[in-house]
Amino acid sequence: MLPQRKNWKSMGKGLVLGTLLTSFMLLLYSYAVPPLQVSVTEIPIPYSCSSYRTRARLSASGNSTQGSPGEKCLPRLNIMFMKTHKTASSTLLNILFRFGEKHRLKFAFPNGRSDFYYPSFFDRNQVKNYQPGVCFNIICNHMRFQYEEVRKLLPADAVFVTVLRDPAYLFESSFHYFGGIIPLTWKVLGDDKLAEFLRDPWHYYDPKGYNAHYLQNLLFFDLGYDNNLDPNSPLVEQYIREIDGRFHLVMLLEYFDESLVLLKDLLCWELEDILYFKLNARKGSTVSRLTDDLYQKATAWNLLDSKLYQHFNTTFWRKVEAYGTARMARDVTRLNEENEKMKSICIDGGRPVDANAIQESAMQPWQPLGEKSILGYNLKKKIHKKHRKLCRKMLTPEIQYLSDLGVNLWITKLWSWVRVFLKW
Ligand SMILES: Nc1ncnc2c1ncn2[C@@H]1O[C@H](COP(=O)(O)OS(=O)(=O)O)[C@@H](OP(=O)(O)O)[C@H]1O
Repeated sequence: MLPQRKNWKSMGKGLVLGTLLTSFMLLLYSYAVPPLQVSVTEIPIPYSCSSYRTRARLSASGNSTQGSPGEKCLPRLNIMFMKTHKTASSTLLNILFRFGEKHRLKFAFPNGRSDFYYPSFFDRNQVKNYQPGVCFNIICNHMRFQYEEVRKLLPADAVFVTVLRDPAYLFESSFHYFGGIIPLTWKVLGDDKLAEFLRDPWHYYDPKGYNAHYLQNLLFFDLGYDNNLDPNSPLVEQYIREIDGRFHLVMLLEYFDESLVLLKDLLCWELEDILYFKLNARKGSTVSRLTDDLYQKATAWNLLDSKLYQHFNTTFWRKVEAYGTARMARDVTRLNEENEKMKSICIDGGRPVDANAIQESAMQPWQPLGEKSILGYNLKKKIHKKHRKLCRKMLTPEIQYLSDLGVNLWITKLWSWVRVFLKW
């Protein structure tokens, strides 16, 4: 090769590497530094920017909104969805995105990435185009909850909802999904890292470790509390009561369909609004089986979350009772039937597939670091015109859907590019 061509080639390589390095440093910087705090004078809670007014009939305890039988209610359009981790929250997000689009609602989105600078606390200045007094209808991206900040962003009649999961299974899911970004787990040895960690968690765990919150009481952490609190502290009960007072509905992954029926009732939605396909599921081979012993250990290790879950399991079934057990069973069956219909209309092969078998990049779900364990879908080749759009939306993963909604995701995209480059 001519020496001049060689020079050009190595200069090119240097340029690419330099750009990569600079971008990577920028990325690290943006993750490390909290966003600029714009000092704003205190503002009143904004008015609703809904296209039409909703009736404020929601009681603080979040009981059914449907009023007396036969009475027609109007859909609630102002919603705070606290997106907890590994709780089927991406499936719920897809439902909210579709509802927001249908009613042309205004989402409070993050800027540059898909979350609100998690694990930092939420601050309303993190919202794209936030100005004091500007109205938003829905906020639903991952955040560490900070009630006062969210409260100042949404109209007074906003409905607050979230979702929980049995903490033992949530821990198993989080341990797998976030393992690559939790250095504390890298030194866990053996074929069954989860079992080894649970054998003696304090041997591996350090509350000050980077991303340690993914390893213990993640729900408590996401909801804005100290996940390392002493489980016997009276504060635990106080915080649980606080959550109960703030959220109108706390859904449970284990009773997902029942949760959606309650959500539909609370928000006065249509059945079509809660249709869904399960998103962000893992392939079976990567799910660690929780024996009775491991289940007990994982529950004890996540005792704050276990107390939280127990409390909201009780309130959940009270809500189901108030809704009517037979009515609930009927509605869940209908929802199942409609979901099955949509499956046969939209999904190629009728089931999720391994990431390698997904044909369209627009359908590729985000994967954990160093793994391709999250399943996705292929759209059917031939879908009737009247279903085509809905099918695509129902199957679109979170990141791509955010892009479709116009969210600027440069940090997320840069990160994904670095991962492709490093084959990570
Ligand atoms: N509809 C429905 N019913 C039951 N379970 C469901 C549903 N949708 C998603 N999932 C399970 O939820 C887990 C993913 O949760 P998230 O979407 O919240 O994850 S993330 O935090 O946004 O990454 C993930 O759990 P694991 O597979 O155990 O990791 C999904 O399988």
